[in-house]
Amino acid sequence: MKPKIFIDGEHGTTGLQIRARMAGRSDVELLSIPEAERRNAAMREDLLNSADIAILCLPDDASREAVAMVAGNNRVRIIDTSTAHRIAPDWAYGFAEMDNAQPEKIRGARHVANPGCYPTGAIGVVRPLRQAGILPDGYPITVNAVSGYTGGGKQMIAQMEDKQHPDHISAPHFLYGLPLKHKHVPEMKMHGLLERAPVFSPSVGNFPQGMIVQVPLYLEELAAGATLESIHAALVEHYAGQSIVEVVPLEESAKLPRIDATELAGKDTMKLFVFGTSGGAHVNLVALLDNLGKGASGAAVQNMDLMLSA
Ligand SMILES: NC(=O)C1=CN([C@@H]2O[C@H](COP(=O)(O)OP(=O)(O)OC[C@H]3O[C@@H](n4cnc5c(N)ncnc54)[C@H](OP(=O)(O)O)[C@@H]3O)[C@@H](O)[C@H]2O)C=CC1
Ligand SMILES: CC(=O)N[C@@H](CCC(=O)OP(=O)(O)O)C(=O)O
Repeated sequence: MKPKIFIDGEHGTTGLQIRARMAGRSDVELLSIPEAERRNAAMREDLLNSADIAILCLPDDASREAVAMVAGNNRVRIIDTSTAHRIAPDWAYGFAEMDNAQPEKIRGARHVANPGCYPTGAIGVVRPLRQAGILPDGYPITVNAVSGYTGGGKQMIAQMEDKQHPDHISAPHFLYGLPLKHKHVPEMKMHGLLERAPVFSPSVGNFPQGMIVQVPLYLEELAAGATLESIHAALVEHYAGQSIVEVVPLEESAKLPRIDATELAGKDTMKLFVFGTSGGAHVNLVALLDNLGKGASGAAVQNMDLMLSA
C-alpha cells in the first residue's frame, strides 16, 4: 500500500508548492481537502488521522491544534512547517545536512520540525564553524537577510501584488522585525550552537521567491589562525558527500561582481559562499536559497522522503 500524505494548509503558499512538488509522484497517495473546507476542523481531523505522514502548512496556533488532533493516534507522523516546534526537544529538526547524525534522526522521527527559511541559511553557515572550533563561544553573531515576499504567505503576497489592497506595500525593499525579536532567533541560536542570541535584521524585496542570508565575521575574534581559506575549507569538509548544499569554490566567488537573491528561485538547493580578501580582516558568509525551496516546501519534501525511507 502506498503511504498516505495529507498536507494540512494545502491551499496556502507553502502547501501549494509542496503539492506542486508531489504532482506526478506515483509512490505516494495524496489525501486532499477541498479549498472551501480548508478550515473544517472535523474534516481535517479525519484526514490527519488517516494519513501516514501529515505535513502541516499552517500558522503556529493551527499547527499546535493539528498536533492535538492526532494526539491519540500513534501511527501518523508529522512534518510541521511552522515555527511552533522548532526548538522542542522531542521534535527532530528537519535540516538533514546540518549534522552527520541528522538524516538518521529525521528518518526515524515521529515528529519533524521543518526549519525556518532564514535559519536554514544562518545555521547552514554558522553551525559547521562552531563544530570545527573556529567560531568561539560567545561570539556576537549578526544575521542580515533579504527574502522574497512569498515568505510572508498569502497576506503579504496580496499586499505586494494588489495595488488596491488597503495595506498595499509599494516599497521595492524594506526592513522589518525592527524590535529585534523575530520568531526565528531562538531557532538560530539553538541549532546554530550559539551561546548568545544573534542580532537578526530581516528584509523583504519586491520579488516573489529567493533569499540571501549574510553573517559577517571579524577574523581576529575567531580561533587563532582562522583565515578566509580555513573557514571555506571547514564548510567544504562539513558538506562533503551530499548534493543539496553547495559550497562555492573560493576562486569562483572571488570573480563574482554581485549575488542575485533570486538565482535559486524554484530550486530546492542552497549555495554557500565565503567572501573577503585573502589576508584581510573580515569574511562575509553568505547563504543563497529559495525561501520556498530549501527554505520551506522543498525541505519538507526532502524530509518526507527521508521519513519514507525508514
Ligand atoms: N512562505 C514561506 O516562505 C514560509 C512559510 N513557512 C511557514 O509555513 C506555514 C504556512 O505559511 P504560508 O504557506 O506562507 O501561509 P499562507 O497564509 O499562505 O497559508 C496558510 C494556509 O493555512 C490556512 N489556515 C490558516 N489557519 C487555519 C486553521 N486554523 N485551520 C485550517 N487552515 C488554516 C490558510 O487558510 P486561509 O486562506 O483561510 O487563511 C492558508 O490556506 C507558516 O507557519 C509559515 O510560517 C515556513 C517557511 C517559509
Ligand atoms: C518575509 C516574511 O515575512 N518572512 C517570514 C518568515 C517566513 C518563514 O520562514 O516562516 P516560518 O517562520 O514559519 O519559518 C517572517 O519573517 O515572519
